[in-house]
This record gives sequence, C-alpha cells and structure tokens, in this order.
Amino acid sequence: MNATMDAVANIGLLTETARAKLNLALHVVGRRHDGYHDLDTVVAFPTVSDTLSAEPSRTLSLEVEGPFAAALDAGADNLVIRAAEALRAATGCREGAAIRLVKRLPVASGIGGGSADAAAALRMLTRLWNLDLEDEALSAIAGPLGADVPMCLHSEPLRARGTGHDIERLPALPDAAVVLVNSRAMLATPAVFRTLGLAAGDRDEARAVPDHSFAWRDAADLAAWLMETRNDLEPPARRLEPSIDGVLAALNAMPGALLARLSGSGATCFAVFADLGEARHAAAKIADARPEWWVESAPLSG
Ligand SMILES: C[C@](O)(CO)[C@H](O)COP(=O)(O)OP(=O)(O)OC[C@H]1O[C@@H](n2ccc(N)nc2=O)[C@H](O)[C@@H]1O
Ligand SMILES: Nc1ncnc2c1ncn2[C@@H]1O[C@H](COP(=O)(O)OP(=O)(O)OP(=O)(O)O)[C@@H](O)[C@H]1O
Repeated sequence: MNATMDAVANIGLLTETARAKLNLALHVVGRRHDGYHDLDTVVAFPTVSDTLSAEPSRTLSLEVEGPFAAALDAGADNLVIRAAEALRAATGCREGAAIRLVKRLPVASGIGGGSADAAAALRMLTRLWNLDLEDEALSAIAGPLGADVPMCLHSEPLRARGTGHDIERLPALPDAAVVLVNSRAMLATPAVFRTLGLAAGDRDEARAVPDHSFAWRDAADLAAWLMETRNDLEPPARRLEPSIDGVLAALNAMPGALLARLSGSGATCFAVFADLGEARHAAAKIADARPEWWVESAPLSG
C-alpha cells in the first residue's frame, strides 16, 4: 500500500456501540430544591445497543435508520447532534462529521437509549477529531446533556449517586443474562418523577441502596441481593402506564426468571436469568405470545 492509500484507509469509517442502560436497582433518596431527585442506583450495560458510525465531513449531519428511526427526529434536537455541538463548543473544534445512527433501542423507554447515543457520539467524535481530552473533561461535557449521559460514557457496571453524576465503578458482574421487554409504551421521565410525589427538601439517607461488596458470586447471589432492593419509580410508572403490569407478569412467569423489575422511569422491564439459553428461550416465548411487544435477550454484561 502506498502512502496515499494508507492515509485513505486511516481516514475510514469509525463506529461506536451505544449500549442500553439497565437500572438493576434504583432508590430515590430525596428531592432537591432545584426539582431534581437524588438517586442511588446500580447500573449494568447489557449487550443490546444502538450503533453509531461517522466519517469526516465539512459539515455536521445525522441520518437515522433502524427499527425505531421513525420515533426520532434527526435534527438539532437529537442527542447525537447536541452531543457533537457540545463537544465542538467546549473544545473550539470546527470539524464536521457525517454520522449514521442505527436506532434499535426503543425511545423514551427507561433504558437510556438517547443518553447512550450521546455518550457514544462523544467517544466517537473525540477519536474522529483527534481531540486530546481527559475523562473528567469529557464527563463535564456529558453532564448537561442528561442525567444518564456520564454513566453511559463508562458503559460498564457502576453505582451512581446524586443526580447520577457521582459515579463509582463496580467489579465485573457475575455471568448472567437478561430479557428486556417493552409494550411499546413511551413514558416521559419528568412525569414519572412528578407522580412519585416527593416534596422539595424531602430526603432520607435510609432510602439508600443497602451496603454490599458489589462482588456477587453468581447470578443467584446477585438476584438475592436485588430482592432486597427496589426501583422506586416502578409504582408511579405502573400507575401512569398499566401495560407494565402485564409485561412484569409475563417475565415473572418464565422458567428461570430470578427477578423481574422496571428499568429507570420505564416502561421497559427486565428479568435476570442465570443462563443465556434460558433467557433466549423465555424471550422467544414472550415474543411468540405478544408479537407487538419489543423483546430482546442478552448477556447482562461483557
Ligand atoms: C431515571 C433515570 O434514567 C435513572 O438512571 C435518570 O435519572 C433520568 O435520566 P435522563 O433521562 O438522562 O434525565 P434528564 O434528561 O437529565 O432529566 C429529565 C427530567 O427528569 C427529572 N429528573 C431526572 C433525573 C433526576 N435525578 N431527577 C429528576 O427529577 C427532571 O424532571 C428532569 O427534567
Ligand atoms: N438519539 C436519541 N435517541 C433516543 N431519544 C432521543 C435521541 N435524541 C433525542 N431524544 C429524545 O430524548 C428523550 C429520551 O429518550 P431516551 O430514549 O433516552 O429515554 P429513556 O430511555 O426514558 O431515558 P432514561 O432511561 O435516561 O430516562 C426522548 O423524548 C427523545 O425524543
């Protein structure tokens, strides 16, 4: 390969994976005076994802395709474009990029698809534009884009506190699998927090996630600990979106399901399984019974 061909090959297409964010436990500790809620949440990133790719361009553009593309606008409001603009503003970079997003994660569904896309865009464009940024500087750009975006920059098991920005990385999770199910209901996060009904200044440290080494022996050990935890947004989400009851019932009825719960502000629910084969079998059964639902199975991490 001559020098020119080498350069062309190096310019090639960059890709990034934007994994779903799963709140295994989500405790609401209190409500702040600015209206936001302080959380204590343990988060995993199963191998279910959107995909982003980009190539150099003089302008910034976005094309969206994939099963959930129709639910999204590809304009300035898209979190991918907002992330790119925030990165340019923070660094003074004037480069462009032609970005493609394959949207496989349901929108406004509690698994942080938009946040994962924003975080993946930040990681990808940092490489494309050869920006030399410390992790802390990238987190500072991610924060204003959404409470979940700094978590999604890590995309590895973590515990997050405060509004989600106070992040502690966790040891690797045990081998386990999950089934994710959404009835295709869209739930707006602010409405779910509002329905929780906490007053500004209401705060109780006793609501935090129970102490643990966060190094579980196996899937059963993880599920036993999860039984002692909750998703505090599950009751208000169920009130706003009654189809969640049917989704949880379907997951709980599956052989091998160790625990079923809502993720984030919903409406996506998950069940934990010890074995990927069992999870795949359960997903196929649910998809067969309810073809209109979105159903996926995947390793819990890795
Ligand atoms: C429910 C979670 O997904 C759990 O991981 C997040 O806390 C929400 O993350 P997100 O969707 O990225 O949230 P943002 O877009 O920053 O906030 C949307 C709205 O949710 C409410 N909100 C969000 C986060 C938080 N800790 N307290 C809140 O009260 C606020 O009304 C806020 O205006
Ligand atoms: N690339 C994107 N993907 C998904 N949603 C996006 C995107 N860009 C902007 N949005 C908007 O962001 C909002 C939240 O979408 P998202 O799918 O992240 O919600 P969510 O899964 O409920 O998030 P969370 O779990 O963080 O509360 C939606 O109203 C959507 O219109």
